[in-house]
Amino acid sequence: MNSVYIGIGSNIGDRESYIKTSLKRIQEYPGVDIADVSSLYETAPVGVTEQAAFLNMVAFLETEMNAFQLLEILQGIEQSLGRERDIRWGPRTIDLDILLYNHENIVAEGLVIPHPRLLERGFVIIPLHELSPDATIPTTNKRIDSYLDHIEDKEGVRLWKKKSAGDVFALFES
Ligand SMILES: Nc1ncnc2c1ncn2[C@@H]1O[C@H](COP(=O)(O)OP(=O)(O)OP(=O)(O)O)[C@@H](O)[C@H]1O
Ligand SMILES: Nc1nc2c(c(=O)[nH]1)N=C(CO)CN2
Repeated sequence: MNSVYIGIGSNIGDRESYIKTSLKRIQEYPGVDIADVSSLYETAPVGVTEQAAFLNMVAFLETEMNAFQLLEILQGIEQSLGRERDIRWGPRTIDLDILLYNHENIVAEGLVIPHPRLLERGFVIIPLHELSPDATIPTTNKRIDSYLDHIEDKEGVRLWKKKSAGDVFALFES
């Protein structure tokens, strides 16, 4: 079984509903289990700053899929939720990125893991640290908490909905 962290983001329409639906679609796949999720955070846009605020979270998956199969599934779910790829770093109904896959380094056409911009993004590091403070980054062998002090967009990341006890989807019930 493989341990995977994915980053989820949305800044168009009913952001929470897009995120919930994407998690449901992931869970529906045989061979993929959502084992845990972070809280939801509202985050100021990074990169292209003239766009609406995002909701971001991180989910921990256990899966039999290899990283390429998983990417294909995630891209299919992005498309099914109306994701259009026109502006890099621009607005999107749903963005699903593979952050970490086991402790592997993968550099291939169309897939780089750890995600290349993971370490500089507060909207990723903060929820990832909440979910797994002991995680280490394979490329540097450093713990995730050592990156917390160095992120520039920290002020732009605020708790939106705290993770609740109970199952993954309990977060969306309140
Ligand atoms: N770890 C990864 N997870 C998801 N996609 C990846 C990864 N590594 C490379 N990619 C590739 O990145 C391409 C662009 O992805 P996407 O459109 O989501 O980029 P973006 O969200 O605009 O920017 P960013 O990559 O900075 O988050 C995808 O087609 C995919 O093949
Ligand atoms: N706050 C925030 N900013 C972003 C995000 C995101 O998910 N959250 N995703 C981007 C493209 O990957 C670009 N900028």
